[in-house]
Amino acid sequence: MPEARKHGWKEFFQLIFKSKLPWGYYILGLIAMIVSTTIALGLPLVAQQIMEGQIFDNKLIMSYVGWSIVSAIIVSTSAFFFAITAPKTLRSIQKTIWTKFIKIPMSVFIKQPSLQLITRVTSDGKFIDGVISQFKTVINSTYGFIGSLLIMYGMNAKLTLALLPVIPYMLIVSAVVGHFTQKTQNGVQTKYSGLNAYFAERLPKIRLIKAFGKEKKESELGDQMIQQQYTADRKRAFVDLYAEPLMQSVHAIILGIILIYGGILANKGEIKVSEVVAFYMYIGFTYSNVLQYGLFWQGIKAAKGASERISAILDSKSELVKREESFVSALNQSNGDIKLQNVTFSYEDKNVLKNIDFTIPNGKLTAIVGPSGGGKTTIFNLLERFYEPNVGHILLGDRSIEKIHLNEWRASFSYVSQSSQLLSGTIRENITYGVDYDVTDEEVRYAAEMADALDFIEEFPDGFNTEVGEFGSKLSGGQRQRIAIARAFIKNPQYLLLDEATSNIDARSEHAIKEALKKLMKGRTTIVIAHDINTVKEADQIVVIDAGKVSGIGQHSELYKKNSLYRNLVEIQFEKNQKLVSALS
Ligand SMILES: Nc1ncnc2c1ncn2[C@@H]1O[C@H](COP(=O)(O)OP(=O)(O)OP(=O)(O)O)[C@@H](O)[C@H]1O
Repeated sequence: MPEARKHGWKEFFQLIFKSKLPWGYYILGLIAMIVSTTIALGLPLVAQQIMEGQIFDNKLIMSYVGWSIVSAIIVSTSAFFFAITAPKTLRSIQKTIWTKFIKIPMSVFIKQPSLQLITRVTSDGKFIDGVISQFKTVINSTYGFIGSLLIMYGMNAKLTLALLPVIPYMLIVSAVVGHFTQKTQNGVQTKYSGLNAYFAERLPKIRLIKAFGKEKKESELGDQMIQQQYTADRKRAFVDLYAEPLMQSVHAIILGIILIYGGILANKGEIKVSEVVAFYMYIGFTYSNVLQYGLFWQGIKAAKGASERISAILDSKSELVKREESFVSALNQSNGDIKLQNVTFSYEDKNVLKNIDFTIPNGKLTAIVGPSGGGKTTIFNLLERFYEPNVGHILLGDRSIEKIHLNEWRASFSYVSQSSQLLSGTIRENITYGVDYDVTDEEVRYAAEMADALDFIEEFPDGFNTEVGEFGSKLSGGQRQRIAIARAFIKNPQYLLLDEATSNIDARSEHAIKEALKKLMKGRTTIVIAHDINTVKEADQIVVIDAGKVSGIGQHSELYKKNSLYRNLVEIQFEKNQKLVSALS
């Protein structure tokens, strides 16, 4: 993902315009707010007349009560519009970010930890929403404040001018409070995110912690992080503690000036007492909002940072799904073979594959073998087009696969491994995940039966409606793999990618899975990262990958004779696995 850049306001406004905010509601709310403030600006004048002895003037009192009620109704109307605006704004920003996330290529995605990406949608989205929401308060407060000053100036210029020096003091207090509030709030936010990330990583790995007896160590680490969060929270609370008297000092100064200087002017007959009271009402009505300006400014700065981070995501390239050719037409014009032609690939700056050249024959079984870290899974990643080669091409017939519709291409592949991913939801939802037609119950049942999953599914009281838990955690490794095989049966792909590692599975399950996979492989082009000597022996072609290069291609007997690395693998790795499985069964 591109780094968040410091471009000033451009990203902030771009994001607001891209996000299709509910401007209609926002403007209606703002108009209602301004109208109610206008009415409120008139009320101290009516109150003043009442204080001037017109206490029994029913018309005046009715007018005061009436306008107060009208103002309250308009305030509620404005609150209603804003109550709709705020969640709609957040929804719109979050949808914009999420829609983009889904389209970002893997190569860009893997550069940031997923927790940071989550923050983009959740907290960063909220920053923008918060500022848009505060913006209306600032417009309204500024209007109310200037309106009050003008009315007060009309009533008594001297007293108004005497109050003016308080304004810079108010703004300084506002800036100081805003600065420290935001600073400590950022501290709280950082510690909170750290704590969140710590728990999110550690809790799903509780098994590992217990297995290594690390409960005490982890408990201490967690305690330290909780302590840091407490310290940050305490600092934040102390800022409030000091901010309150500072804000009160503004009030005290204003009150002092109005009472003392207003009193002097009243004694001289230059102002009526009722006007002094009206002054106090005006200032009381606006000063507290003006004190929030500093906080608002800090909020804007935070939102600007958030919008720069969000824009870095929105500006990154999306995967181009539609390409020149459909998969079916490309397949029809080829013999179905996939050819890796001089493929070189690196993850960022780590060179992983170097000048890879081999063909995956249609309808045949190709086994990929080689030492750990050699690049076998990376070849799968390139075949599924999660990444593109830096040099060279992957071809279907004579067409570069980059020219083929991306989703159609991926739909023609199924990947099955022991760590096949399941999502929370029911078994049925997981089996049918990835097909975009209405699958019948019979089809789901048939797929489960072919995957040798029907028996265990039917043993669950809820059968196909059983919840699999987070990432399928309520199922065993073997059960998860069989669900993934059933999913592949439903998808009915042209090409099958298998990762055969079966380390955690008992011999009976392994046998069942092998049988299910055999059925799935029948008549399909299969590429398997092989860990079983039998698979390797049965393969039509074996590709030996060593440190990102093709070290040999052929069938078992010829490779065994010619390729020392392959011979070593067979003798050390495959046969050891075989003995282990036999011993366990
Ligand atoms: N997302 C990634 N970012 C950076 N480097 C990666 C990434 N994925 C894999 N690698 C590196 O690429 C190299 C090849 O990894 P790959 O997973 O393809 O190997 P492999 O042959 O499948 O290994 P194994 O048999 O252990 O699964 C490794 O050195 C690995 O560290």
